[in-house]
Amino acid sequence: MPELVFFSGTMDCGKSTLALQIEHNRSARGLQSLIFTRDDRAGEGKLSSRLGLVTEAVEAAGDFDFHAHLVAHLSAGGRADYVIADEAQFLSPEQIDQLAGVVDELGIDVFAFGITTDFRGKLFPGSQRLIELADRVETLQVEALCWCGARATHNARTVGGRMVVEGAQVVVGDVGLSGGDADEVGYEVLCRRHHRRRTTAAAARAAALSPDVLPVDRPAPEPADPPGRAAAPVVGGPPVSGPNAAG
Ligand SMILES: Nc1ncnc2c1ncn2[C@@H]1O[C@H](COP(=O)(O)OP(=O)(O)O)[C@@H](O)[C@H]1O
Ligand SMILES: Cc1cn([C@H]2C[C@H](O)[C@@H](COP(=O)(O)O)O2)c(=O)[nH]c1=O
Repeated sequence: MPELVFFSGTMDCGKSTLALQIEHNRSARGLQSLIFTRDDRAGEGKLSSRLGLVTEAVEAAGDFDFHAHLVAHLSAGGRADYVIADEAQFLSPEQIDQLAGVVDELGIDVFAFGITTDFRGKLFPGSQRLIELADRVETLQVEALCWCGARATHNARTVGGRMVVEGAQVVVGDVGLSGGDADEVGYEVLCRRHHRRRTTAAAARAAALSPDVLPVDRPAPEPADPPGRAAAPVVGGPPVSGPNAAG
């Protein structure tokens, strides 16, 4: 049975890399794809991975109709064994419905890749529709990590290095920017705790260096603490010792 599959995760967790790997493995066995993307960082009509791989793709703008495109392609004698749609969070709910129609009416597998939530932790409309319609939602196995070592589950936006919670939902950008420029928009993946507290790596570092502020993450003392044993401060800025370190 053909399927609509939504591969989701935070920014920088390997979604585009997986899309390229799926494409590579299937084309090696003679299967033919149609590849779509929208607003990739590498530019129009590109599907790019931070590992350096990039492939040509059809740019699916706001008025693009996936179902009509596939019907026209097949009617003209073209072949499509499966469809890849990257940056699927940017698609409209109507376009996700069209992708479901490609699966159900044309019998073609559709693999969509995207982040679920925006910088405020709110669902993108396209991702919401994918969660509603997909046969399967797959969370990527390579975890992106918060600076504290916990699994990153949220995407933070920074402007001039500071986390913001106001602004347009769509601003194309990347993780790992310096934040030196006051207007520079960047992104950072965080665990929920640090997203809620707006504690980016830079904020944690600044808090750890400042003698004037209390640690923002000091846990409540455990009742079983022996007298005289202070709770360990956990704000030390990145990096920390391991993936299970408390944040
Ligand atoms: N220099 C590197 N060496 C090894 N792996 C890297 C390197 N740079 C990026 N990666 C891997 O690529 C992943 C990002 O892949 P990408 O497909 O661009 O992510 P996404 O599409 O989810 O934003 C990172 O999580 C990391 O695992
Ligand atoms: C959180 C968030 C992200 N974006 C943009 C930033 C990037 O251009 C893409 C995500 O790409 P990736 O391959 O998954 O890294 O989405 C945005 O526009 N708005 C947001 O809130």
